Amino acid sequence: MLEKILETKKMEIAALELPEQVDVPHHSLYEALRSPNRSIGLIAEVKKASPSKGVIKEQFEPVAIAKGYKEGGADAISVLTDVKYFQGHCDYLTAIKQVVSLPVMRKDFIIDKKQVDETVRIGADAMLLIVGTVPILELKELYEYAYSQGLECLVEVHAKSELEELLASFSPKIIGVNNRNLKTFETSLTQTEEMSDLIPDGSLFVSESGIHSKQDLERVGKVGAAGVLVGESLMRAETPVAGISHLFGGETIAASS
Ligand SMILES: O=P(O)(O)OC[C@@H](O)[C@@H](O)c1c[nH]c2ccccc12
Repeated sequence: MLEKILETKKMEIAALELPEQVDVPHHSLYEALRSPNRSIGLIAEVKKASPSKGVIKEQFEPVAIAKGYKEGGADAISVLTDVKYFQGHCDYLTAIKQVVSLPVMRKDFIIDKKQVDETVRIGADAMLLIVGTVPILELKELYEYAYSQGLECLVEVHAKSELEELLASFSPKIIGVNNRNLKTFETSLTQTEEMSDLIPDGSLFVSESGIHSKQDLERVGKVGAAGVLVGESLMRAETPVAGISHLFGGETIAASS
């Protein structure tokens, strides 16, 4: 699956025309995760569909969902911008940035500098980089280029071997462990548990995918996760506010921003 997605990306990049720069206020993902509203930071994802689940939300209104996430006390928002496999769009991210004052991360398959430029122009605060999509030295270059342009990165790994390869090259400020096995699409929080010891003290640690309940939050929090990235379970809730409230088992917000 990943190979197929990357093939599509390469074609898209070849045809990519950079949009106009949008002017929006910026917010730091790193700082938001360092002082979360509740016991653990929440990056709430705006996600219509995925290759493994098909369409998750038929009536999909990205801006309304993001506003609901803010109202529910999310610390940051992730927006899928891949069109073909996740039914996302860069325009969704820009529209959200224009009205919701939270850090917003672009969730896509970023493998080329041109896409970093695009990410800056659409107004994102942060973007995802995935270990294994490009050689590690290229990933490091994309990371450094992004930070030089004022964009933060969440660097994602799927396996211990990838984390070791990453850390041998550089230590990102924010590291994400994806609990989803890319071959079987199954999620298991033992991924987060087994890799937590390897995360350097200076990096913020985010557990991604397959998180549905307060018990899940406690499990990953116990091994040092500063934040979680949650999509499907929030998208399937009656409303974004109800989804977040269920996820945190009714835990109230300590400080509102
Ligand atoms: O819907 P979930 O299981 O809560 O997962 C969210 C997020 O982690 C997932 O969408 C994701 C993690 N890494 C990715 C890379 C590309 C596309 C999507 C993803």
